[in-house]
Amino acid sequence: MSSRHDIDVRPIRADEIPDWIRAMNTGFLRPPSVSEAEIADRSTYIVPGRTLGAFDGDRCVGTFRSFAQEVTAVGGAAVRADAISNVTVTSTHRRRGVLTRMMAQDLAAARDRGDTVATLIAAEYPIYGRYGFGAATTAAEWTVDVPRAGLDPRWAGPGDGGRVDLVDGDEVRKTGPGLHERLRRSQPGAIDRSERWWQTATGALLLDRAPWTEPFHALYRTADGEPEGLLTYTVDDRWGDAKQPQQTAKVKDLVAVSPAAERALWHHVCSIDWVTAVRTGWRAPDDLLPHLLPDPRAAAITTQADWLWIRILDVVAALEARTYASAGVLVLEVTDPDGLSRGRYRLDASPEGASCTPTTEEAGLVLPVASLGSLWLGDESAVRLAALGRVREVRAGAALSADALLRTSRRPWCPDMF
Ligand SMILES: CC(=O)SCCNC(=O)CCNC(=O)[C@H](O)C(C)(C)COP(=O)(O)OP(=O)(O)OC[C@H]1O[C@@H](n2cnc3c(N)ncnc32)[C@H](O)[C@@H]1OP(=O)(O)O
Repeated sequence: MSSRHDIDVRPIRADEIPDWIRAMNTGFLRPPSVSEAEIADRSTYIVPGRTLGAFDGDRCVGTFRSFAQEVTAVGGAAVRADAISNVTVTSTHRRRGVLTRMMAQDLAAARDRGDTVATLIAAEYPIYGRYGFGAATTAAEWTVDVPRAGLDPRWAGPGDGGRVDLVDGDEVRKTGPGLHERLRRSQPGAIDRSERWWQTATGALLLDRAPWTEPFHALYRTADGEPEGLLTYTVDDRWGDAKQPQQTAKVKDLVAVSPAAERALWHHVCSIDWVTAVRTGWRAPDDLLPHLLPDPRAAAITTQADWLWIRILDVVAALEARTYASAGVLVLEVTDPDGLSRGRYRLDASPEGASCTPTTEEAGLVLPVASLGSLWLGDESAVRLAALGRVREVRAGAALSADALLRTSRRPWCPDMF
């Protein structure tokens, strides 16, 4: 058996991309074979300097990739993030510290580059807390029992002068990116989407690992013709034994920049003849959908789990990037196993702006950087984390004061997987 010291962790060379993909497929328990099409596709977007491989001799046994991303802070600022993906260690080389070495290299480089946070979506909950990541957003999925929802069967489109039209992939590639940009600028937790995202979502780029089924795209326009929402869904083909339709519509994406668009598009997908169930796809946990139905209990939660994880790399930049609805002072002692963000910081915040500076004042709260990651987008509560032992209150009432400053009225949401 090779020891951990025989394993070389380093950025891959361009000619190592096929071996690296093979190792990644192996780690994700997919057929390991690599097609020319996959090599060509991945070569267009993986950044060799930020794509790490772990090598045992010539064999790639670990994969790790990061790329530049923007994540929206509370208040709408786009924050520089180090997005991490494609993390695997081949089963023959597990638990020898290979992931720990790849993560340490990448986070140190991100900190040196000046990234404010690192982000990822965790395959399993227990993996990333040890590296300073905290679960920062939740994804929820509902299944709507359409006949029970109580919607008017005579619904013939939005009654607000706007309209819903089915459009093709060309139109989606024209209109979708602008709509998504508007959404993500106002949605804490949202991330930027690449042009490739829109190509794969519309079949303009076909990947041999993901068989293509053309979905339906419904576009909402206001009475003035302004696009404000786009819904993409597929429908299965199921009939009951008594010849009754039992089709399920599965929402793949819903981008709405106004409540009117959100209302109209949910109403549209819940009012398609033959469709008796709607699966919403991963939505914000406080999505309006259940309460747009006359009977909200017709929408049952089928998935609810942590989604975007945040690792704060620069406490000052992260806390100054977001806005605050009230005024207050918070002194935080941040502990960090990797030392990247360790320190004591004073946050002076108000609706007019915020400043955060290193300080020697006594801290009100002591917390690991992972807990700060969970609090940063406004979703988690310091009072709850104190009860769980993940935040320590030095000054009585400090957790409550932190909640008054940090929490938000709508919950953060990351619509995308990466
Ligand atoms: C952002 C993404 O890409 S998510 C995808 C993550 N990848 C996967 O889930 C694919 C299948 N799993 C794997 O490839 C590997 O098991 C990995 C990448 C999760 C872990 O790689 P390893 O090299 O085994 O991790 P490493 O040896 O560095 O472990 C470090 C510590 O984390 C712990 N750990 C690692 N993985 C897990 C896990 N899945 N569950 C619980 N603890 C874990 C180890 O026990 C170890 O703990 P210790 O420091 O107390 O001894």
